Amino acid sequence: MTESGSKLRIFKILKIIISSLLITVLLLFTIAAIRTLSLDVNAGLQLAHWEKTNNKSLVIDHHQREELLANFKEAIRIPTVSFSNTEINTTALLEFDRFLRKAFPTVFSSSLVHHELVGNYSHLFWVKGSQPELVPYMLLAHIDVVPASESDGWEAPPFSAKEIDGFIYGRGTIDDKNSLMGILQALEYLLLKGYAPRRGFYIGLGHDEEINGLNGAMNIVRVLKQRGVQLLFVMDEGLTISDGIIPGLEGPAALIGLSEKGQAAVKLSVSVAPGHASMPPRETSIGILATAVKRLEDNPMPRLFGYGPEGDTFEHLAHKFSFPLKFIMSNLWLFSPLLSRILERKPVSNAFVRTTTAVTFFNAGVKINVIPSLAEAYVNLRIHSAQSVEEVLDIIKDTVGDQRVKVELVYGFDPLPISGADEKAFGFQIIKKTVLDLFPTVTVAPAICVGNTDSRHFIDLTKNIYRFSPAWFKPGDLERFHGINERISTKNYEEMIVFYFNLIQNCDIRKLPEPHSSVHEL
Ligand SMILES: CCCCCCCC/C=C\CCCCCCCC(=O)N[C@@H](Cc1ccc(O)cc1)C(=O)O
Ligand SMILES: [Zn+2]
Ligand SMILES: [Zn+2]
Repeated sequence: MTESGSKLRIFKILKIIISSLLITVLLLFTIAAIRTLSLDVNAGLQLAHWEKTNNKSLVIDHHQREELLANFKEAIRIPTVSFSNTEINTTALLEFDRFLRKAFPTVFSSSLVHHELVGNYSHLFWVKGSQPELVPYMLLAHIDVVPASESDGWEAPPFSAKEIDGFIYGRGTIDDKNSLMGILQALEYLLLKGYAPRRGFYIGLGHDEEINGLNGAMNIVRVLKQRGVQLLFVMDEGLTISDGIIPGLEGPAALIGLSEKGQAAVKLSVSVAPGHASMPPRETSIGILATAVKRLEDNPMPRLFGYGPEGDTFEHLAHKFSFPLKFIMSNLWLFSPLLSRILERKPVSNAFVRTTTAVTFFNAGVKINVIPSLAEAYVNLRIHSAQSVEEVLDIIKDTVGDQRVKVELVYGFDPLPISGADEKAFGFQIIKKTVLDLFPTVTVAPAICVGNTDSRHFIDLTKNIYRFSPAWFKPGDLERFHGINERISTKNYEEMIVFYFNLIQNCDIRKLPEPHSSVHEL
């Protein structure tokens, strides 16, 4: 073949390759565009087709408003702090017990309600249903709060429940006395209105959630197991209604946690011979450990976006983003790697992308002129749904890559199972309907809860655990969670009561309506 003939041949091959590439790209974008326009994750059950069970309605009058706010403020003023794994405020927990009995006299005296103390300070209520064949469900909340100190910069003392511009300030106003008081206040009003549920339900109030729930939630589970109880679903604290928190999302979104990340506490330690600071070795225990910690911070865990429930979250929210995010989120099959890189830029969304690594303790040194023999650090890992404690531990050992650094697992548990969110998932659909009835402009989406809750102890009692409370989180509110100036608006607290009031009645339906695949209503 002549030189010009072979050039022509190469040119023809290149032309075929380029046009095939162009056709492939065009095809991919056509598929992506069709999916953007047609993705309908909100197809489901029509609100209008639900069996009507919410016969009682709650319109809060002036007197009730005064009373419910006074109750809530009194709850906030009782400092039920869990200080550490071994230090809880038992005096405050006993006071809280007395307070509940005074604030909710009908709940504590109704023949429909059986109440008992569990683990000395936790509360278990059983509200009897008129139709015992209907499987019961359970609402959870916790009594304890994390410590708070006014000197950190609170606008009002953290246990004052002071009202400023329509907000009640105080530790527990969003974590988690709002849910606790909201549930009991709703039940008090329902019972006062003569309501008797068809479907029985439990209410569990743990007293030590902030220190892992070992004596509260775990004992409640033990009691229920002994009684052979199985639950239709469990609803606990967790995700909320986010408004203006997810960048680019138009309007508020109620995220319902279908699962929660796993957790591990890992201890890193370095031991060397102690010595005189005037003749230091080239590397000290502190230096070796600091390098290990730096390696962990410089090498985040792998991106796993799309391998857990977080992919579904963005598919559900896609239609509320504008172009190009709408296009990207509707086509995670193509754009997951790109979206991961966008999300990982901010701590709040990075938590959805991977297992996170937080160094929370670093201890070493005894005296200014002594080379310390021991340096230790603790790392708190929040494990993505697609990983396990074991896998994460192996990655840590590889990343540290230094035999002198001892890596030990202090405690750990794998990510929690993923509850259903389809049209047959009773708990999910009940929560969704209750949200949409009360807040019609909200988009409801399944999600993963990045923190842990008492509900994780309930996995042997049900496959369906949802982490959600109808608290509204606006920009700046995430920082209030375990932070300073924790607060809730009086309006939102009232909405929470109405939400639980309606949810309890919605649970009385015998079964969910038949799905109607092309309807957008629910
Ligand atoms: C794409 C961006 C979406 C942004 C939306 C984010 C909304 C986030 C809303 C709420 C935050 C989630 C908080 C979940 C509840 C966590 C409760 C909690 O703090 N639990 C403790 C439990 C614990 C664990 C270990 C211990 O030794 C003690 C307590 C926790 O640390 O997880
Ligand atoms: Zn909490
Ligand atoms: Zn908390």
